[in-house]
Amino acid sequence: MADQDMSNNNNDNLVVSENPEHPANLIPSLCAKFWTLGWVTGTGGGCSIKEDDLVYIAPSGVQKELMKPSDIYVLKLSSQTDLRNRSYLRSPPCLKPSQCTPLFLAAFTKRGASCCIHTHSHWAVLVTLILETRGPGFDKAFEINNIEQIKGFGRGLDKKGNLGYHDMLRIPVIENTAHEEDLTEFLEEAMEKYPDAYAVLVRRHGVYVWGETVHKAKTQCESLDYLFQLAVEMKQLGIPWLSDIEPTVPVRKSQQ
Ligand SMILES: CSCCC(=O)C(=O)COP(=O)(O)O
Ligand SMILES: [Zn+2]
Repeated sequence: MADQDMSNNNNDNLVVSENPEHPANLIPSLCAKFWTLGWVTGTGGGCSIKEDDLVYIAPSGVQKELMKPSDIYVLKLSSQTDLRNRSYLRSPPCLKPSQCTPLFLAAFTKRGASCCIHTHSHWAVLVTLILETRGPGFDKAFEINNIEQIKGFGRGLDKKGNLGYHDMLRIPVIENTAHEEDLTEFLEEAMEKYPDAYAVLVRRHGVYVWGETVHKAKTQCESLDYLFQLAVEMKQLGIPWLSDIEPTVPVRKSQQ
């Protein structure tokens, strides 16, 4: 009971705020926008936000674009003794927490993220299918360079600034599993192997994208979806999306 507000033992106050930036308001409003992009249709995909020590999570199997603040779960990160057996400060009645919860928590605990977005975007799925045709050894990461939108990504955990035009953006790909939760160990492995990546693709499923702030998670997710679409359309046009263009003039830091 130490963590609970005694006036309401379900801590409903944690999801009531007039502030549109409050995570309990922001998760439904972001998901409503993501639905219009085809990122969270048919109940798939979602979004979670960490503010200080509190993590706000959507329910499982609901129409994500129709969620209300009162549908949101809240857990206190520092009170969890076992992240696989989580206890919630607030649980909405008759719902279950998102199956993506352990994956969102991995972004918060292993990457210091404050927001993690999971989409089932067609472009993300198509990129993993195109990579699959390249066969074992060549299908484990999406790589793209020399496209302006790459500048939308941070350089990585604890690194200052964003990628430059000539940098390579690398997004690891993990194989899908029958149950979303079982992806967690593979997502964590990919995070270790690609410490600077802000996203992990899941073959034939979608993508997880995170950021140090909600703004960064959202803009990185948008930049990535743009690049996935571009890569698929380049492939359709017979243009390789990896360019071996070398800078024709020396590149100064300020030009990148
Ligand atoms: C048709 S969605 C299947 C589950 C899934 O991949 C997903 O992202 C949604 O999980 P949730 O538990 O948040 O509904
Ligand atoms: Zn999913």
